[in-house]
Amino acid sequence: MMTDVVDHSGGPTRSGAEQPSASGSEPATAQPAGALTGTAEPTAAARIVQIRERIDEIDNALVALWQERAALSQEVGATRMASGGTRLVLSRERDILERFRTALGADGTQLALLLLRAGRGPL
Ligand SMILES: C=C(O[C@@H]1C=C(C(=O)O)C=C[C@H]1O)C(=O)O
Repeated sequence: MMTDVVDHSGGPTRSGAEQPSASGSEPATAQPAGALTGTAEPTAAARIVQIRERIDEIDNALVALWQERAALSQEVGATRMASGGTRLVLSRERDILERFRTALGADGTQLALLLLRAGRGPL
């Protein structure tokens, strides 16, 4: 796994210095050949650009699904509490955790924990 180019900022936005210029495709500051894709070899660079387009599509879909899931989960909780029920149903959460662990292993468990947290908000 490549670990040499990682943004650790964790925030929802990037700093202005990393943004493309207003003109569009040119970076704000001069970059050495291969800096954007990580290689100066043109065929590899073109393929990386192509793959990144799909990665960006997938990431956008993941964000949208994440937000939809959180909203639905919050609606279930509100509906249940308004009817005198519990905020959480731990047996259901265990089933979800197990489904993700079966599909993705230990990372699946962590992902499911984050999904469940996004849906319930702060306890
Ligand atoms: C959404 C629900 O409510 C809570 C949130 C869950 C979730 O985000 O998947 C699962 C179980 C409940 O603790 C539900 O019961 O389905």
